[in-house]
Amino acid sequence: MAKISEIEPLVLAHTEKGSATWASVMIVVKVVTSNGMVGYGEAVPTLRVINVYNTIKQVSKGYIGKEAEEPEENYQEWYKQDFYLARSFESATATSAIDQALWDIVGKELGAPIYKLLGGKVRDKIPVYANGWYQDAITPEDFAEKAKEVVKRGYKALKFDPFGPYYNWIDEKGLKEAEERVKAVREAVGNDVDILIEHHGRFNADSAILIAKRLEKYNPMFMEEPVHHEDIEGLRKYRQHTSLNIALGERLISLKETAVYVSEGLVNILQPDLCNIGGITIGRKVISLAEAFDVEIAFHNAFGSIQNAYSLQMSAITPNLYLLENFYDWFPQWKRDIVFDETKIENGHVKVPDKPGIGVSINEKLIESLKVEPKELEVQEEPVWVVKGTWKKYLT
Ligand SMILES: O=C(O)[C@H](O)[C@@H](O)[C@H](O)[C@H](O)CO
Ligand SMILES: [Mg+2]
Repeated sequence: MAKISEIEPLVLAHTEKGSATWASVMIVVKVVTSNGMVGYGEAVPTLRVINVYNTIKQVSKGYIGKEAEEPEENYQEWYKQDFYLARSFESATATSAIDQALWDIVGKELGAPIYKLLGGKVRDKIPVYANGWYQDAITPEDFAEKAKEVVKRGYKALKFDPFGPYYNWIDEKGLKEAEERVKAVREAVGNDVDILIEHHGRFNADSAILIAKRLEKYNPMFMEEPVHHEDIEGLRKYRQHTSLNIALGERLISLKETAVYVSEGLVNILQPDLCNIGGITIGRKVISLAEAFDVEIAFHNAFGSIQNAYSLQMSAITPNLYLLENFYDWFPQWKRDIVFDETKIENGHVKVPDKPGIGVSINEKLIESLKVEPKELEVQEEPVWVVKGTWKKYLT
């Protein structure tokens, strides 16, 4: 048995940015045990870099001195202590990152990748879909041209947000612009590629329903976060008036919260994020919850290469996997180098990495060299979650 002796939050940044503001930094958690084992996890930055950094320090107080090989017991104990864990994004992501690092340590101790600890893989290669590919795309032609490149690389599915600056309400002009972009992509990729429509949880139900009716002829595989995250009534209304698949889950931070959407039939493709949902400990339960209700899984995987490595481990054990989200081909190089570029995408798939624990080796030297003091991210008119440049036209 090894005790958790140290937990260090690390904020990493580089001049080469990601495709969205909030993906321009990575928050990594390093856990060290009394017998010198080291594990890594990743937390979600968004606009809360300082808060998350500080919360990791607070949550650490509940983990230091505990057995590293008991992530389940530690999670349960921390859940009790934190009191607001299921209400605090910061706590949820801090706890998730620490939990991941513990599973990494257990795997390293036993000499097995996480997928082996959880019953073994059900596939050797993880099919992925592309996101982040449409930087600076504004016109339908821009989208079509970039979509063709994605398909050429071997992807069988791609996701994008065609709604520009529209927020809450969408008018005829907005519907027309979105339709033209989606039509252009459908024509560019043909009928054998899945088109996934991202709404970024920003419409009221009536507008989202109008969008669904307008876009359904292009046969999108799913409509992601069509209404605001907390608008469950709106989602019910959307469900009643549309017949397209709903994808959501990136902002869910507990098992029981997830159960509400799954058991009510409000989601077809569940997108848990292993960096907020409660790490591997809760992630594995969410997979089973979804499986019981015939809901597919497509882990949300929009931040860094450590998140990506855990998402690959968990996708390997998920019988009900649709596809794993992937930004890897559009990552800045430094993010790829953190895992020695070991999770390359070939023909729309990633081979399941099988080193002990997280599955990949971590470039500790690079992590040290990218370390910065946590600081606030600038708030700009272009929302923090967009793929950069897609709002340009509307800003000038
Ligand atoms: O599903 C997703 O991946 C998320 O909604 C976001 O993380 C954004 O798409 C991303 O930030 C854009 O760059
Ligand atoms: Mg999303």
